[in-house]
Amino acid sequence: MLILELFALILVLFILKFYYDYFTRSTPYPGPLPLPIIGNLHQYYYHSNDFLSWLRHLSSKYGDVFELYFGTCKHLMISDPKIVERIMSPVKDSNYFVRITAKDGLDELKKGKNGLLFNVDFNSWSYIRKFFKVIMAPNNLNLVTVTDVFHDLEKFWNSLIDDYGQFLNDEQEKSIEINFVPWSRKFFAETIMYLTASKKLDLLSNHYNKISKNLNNFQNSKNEEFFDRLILASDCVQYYIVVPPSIRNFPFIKFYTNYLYKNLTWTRNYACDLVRENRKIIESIDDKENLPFDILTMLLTANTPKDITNGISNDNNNEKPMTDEEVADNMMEILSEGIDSPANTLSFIVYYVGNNMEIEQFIIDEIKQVFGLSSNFKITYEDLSKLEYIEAVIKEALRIRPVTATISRFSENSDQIDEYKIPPSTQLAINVMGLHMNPNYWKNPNEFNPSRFLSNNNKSETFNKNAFMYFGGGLRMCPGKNLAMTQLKMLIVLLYSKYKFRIITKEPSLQNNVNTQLTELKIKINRRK
Ligand code: HEM
Repeated sequence: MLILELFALILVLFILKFYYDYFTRSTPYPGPLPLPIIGNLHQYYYHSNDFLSWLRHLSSKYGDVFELYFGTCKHLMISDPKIVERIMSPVKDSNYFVRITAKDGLDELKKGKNGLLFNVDFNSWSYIRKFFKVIMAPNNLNLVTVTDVFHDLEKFWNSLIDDYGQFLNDEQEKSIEINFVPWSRKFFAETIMYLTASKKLDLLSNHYNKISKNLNNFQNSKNEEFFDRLILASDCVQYYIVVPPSIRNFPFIKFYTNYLYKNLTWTRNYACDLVRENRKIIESIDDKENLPFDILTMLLTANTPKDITNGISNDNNNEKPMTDEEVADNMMEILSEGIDSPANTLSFIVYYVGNNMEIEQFIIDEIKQVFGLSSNFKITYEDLSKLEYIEAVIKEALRIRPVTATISRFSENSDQIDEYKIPPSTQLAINVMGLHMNPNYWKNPNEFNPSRFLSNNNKSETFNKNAFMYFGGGLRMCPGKNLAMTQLKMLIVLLYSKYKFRIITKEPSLQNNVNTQLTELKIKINRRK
């Protein structure tokens, strides 16, 4: 009994202390009242676990700057372009360089000084960014890879149409129903793996064998498993960031923690095997001119006599080559970032364009105007730069369905931005959804209207660039932007010049509703004459 009373007393004191700290906090901003330990997360569940609509609701209730507690961690949610401009200012000594400081979790996963996404160390981060600069330069991107992978896709789709397609009503061409999402993911996985490690994975042919019931040829390969596990590996990092060690290691929860951690170790081992394989290939080639020009070879040869990076230097004066584990972690990050964001964006483009015949016709007209009537054209960079309407379609898809609902930054020191005071050591989250869907910055924000991005068009609008965060901004803006835009433009041209799409899915379903990751998009495809 006494123990119970003692426990109740400690609980009451804990709650009193929590609310005392809360009500006497410096620089308070509006926001929903948090509960001890779980913060505002319970309200997310009341909002049917729909993060995007929850954010929209909170923005309209509390305005452009409000507080939200994810567990015990307070986030300042920002959707005022003035503040966004300061946070995203691309200066070297930016107060907002760090994205997230979940030190314990990131250190445990050895992420805090590795890769880009969660790197908190400016020097090692800027060293890795230099590799991206080289590999993403337009003349270093291999457009042939994208067309080659597309030709595989075309082969499998045509074979599905020929073997399993049906004539509909009075149509002259057979059509077939597919779920576009896995095709899109496998397409980008195959392309990014080729650009990263000059390696073919046969993910498209495997998927074809699986759905065409050609099960003799279907093998659940290790490559396939790697890409499935890669999604879980990203979830593991997010989990270590959000969930404090005391909860992660709590008896029952520890099972789940171990499950995620083991998965991360599996993907790391797969990536390390690939790294060792490539190290051997590099050792066997004497002349560095004959080495493959891909990201993995660059990472492996930097600071060695076979350097193909033209001497990318590390500002730490640490001229050592990277270890296998470092190279593997960098590679895993590129692979996971290079798949889901472009794959989801493409799926949303197909969805929105498929629901608006006028937009589809504008796309077809632009393809004909730039490439002519033949369907066997070669795509060049110069052609891609002429695709103004298609570029506007991609931008509009990313405005209405950004790949991330929030973008994180951490303020090292305090700051004053007009009337807003930003306290030191504060976790900030740019509310991308709040910016992209705000009627103060966009005309009819719920409408999918690519024309708003066209210059010299009576429907175009002048928009505040800080209200449009499609690839983020500032120092940490997405380094894959050029690759992603190039791939997406090429794919839109290739897909719409060869196929017609009819959308079956009424409203695309989203995974977890935390980000805009699609799970299913059913469509009917048939060849375009
Ligand atoms: C449609 C495609 C893509 C979209 C919309 C997208 C969007 C974004 C966004 C919003 C960020 C956060 C930027 C910030 O914090 O300011 C980001 C970061 C990042 N993206 Fe992308 N991305 C795409 C494709 C890619 C690709 C293809 C790659 C790699 C090949 C890539 C690699 C990365 C990396 C490494 C970061 C972290 C950068 C850093 O912290 O310095 N992304 N991306």
